Amino acid sequence: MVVLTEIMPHIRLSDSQTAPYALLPGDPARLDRIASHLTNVEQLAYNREYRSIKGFYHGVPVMAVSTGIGGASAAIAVEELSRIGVRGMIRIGSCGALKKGIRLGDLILVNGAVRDDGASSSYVDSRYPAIPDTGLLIACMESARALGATAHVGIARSHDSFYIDEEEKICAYWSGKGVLGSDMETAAVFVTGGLRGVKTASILNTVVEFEEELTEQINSYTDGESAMMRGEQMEILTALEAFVRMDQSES
Ligand SMILES: O=P(O)(O)O[C@H]1O[C@H](CO)[C@@H](O)[C@H]1O
Ligand SMILES: O=c1cc[nH]c(=O)[nH]1
Repeated sequence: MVVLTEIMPHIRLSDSQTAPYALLPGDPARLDRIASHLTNVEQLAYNREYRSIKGFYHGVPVMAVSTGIGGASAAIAVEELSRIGVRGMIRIGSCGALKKGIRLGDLILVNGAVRDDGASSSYVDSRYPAIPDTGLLIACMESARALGATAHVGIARSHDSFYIDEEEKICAYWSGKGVLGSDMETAAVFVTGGLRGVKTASILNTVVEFEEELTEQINSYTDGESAMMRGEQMEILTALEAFVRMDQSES
């Protein structure tokens, strides 16, 4: 008997292609850098913003699926991946810092997100918290420490646009409340993951510093490009090592 498995409409994957863990970058191009850390890499699908690969990291099967820009497409990815059996998902994204002293390439391990996006609001009342799975966050913290990454643990703000008239004022407001950085997908990933029983975490690589003094900016930008690339490598490795820890703790 031939068993037909359902292909998800956006990610174009079925449960025959799945893995228990998935990295969720926004940018499809980031998959090539992820692939260099995996063995037996298979290209799976590429539909719209959703590009996917599968491979192994220290024997643990892992997928990477890009989610594009914004909470709406990230929520679709979490939904469809959970339907094909993915149990742990870590967003590996880029962010702008909202706190002085967070440098290019520093990581933010997000322990909660301000829900300034539309996607998470369409799911559930805004009093529902956008938080990661505690165990997976701890695994990310332990992995970052073991790798020697510069990592800050704290709150991110997820938004829907860079280009609104009040952008600067809004960033200053949330900076004043102790928020560390801004991205566009973390809140949607946390809320949909929480509602669907998926363990999620989010690791953000700083690509824009916050209101640094000019001399500090000049010093950091001389080495800016390579610092950001190192940050991206570090977030990928931190997430992969966290999945190994999750796999060990569950077996
Ligand atoms: O680098 P990624 O993961 O795409 O993340 C950030 O970059 C994009 C904006 O430039 C948004 O998706 C934002 O969240
Ligand atoms: O400043 C930034 C950089 C990346 N992503 C954001 O959401 N903001």
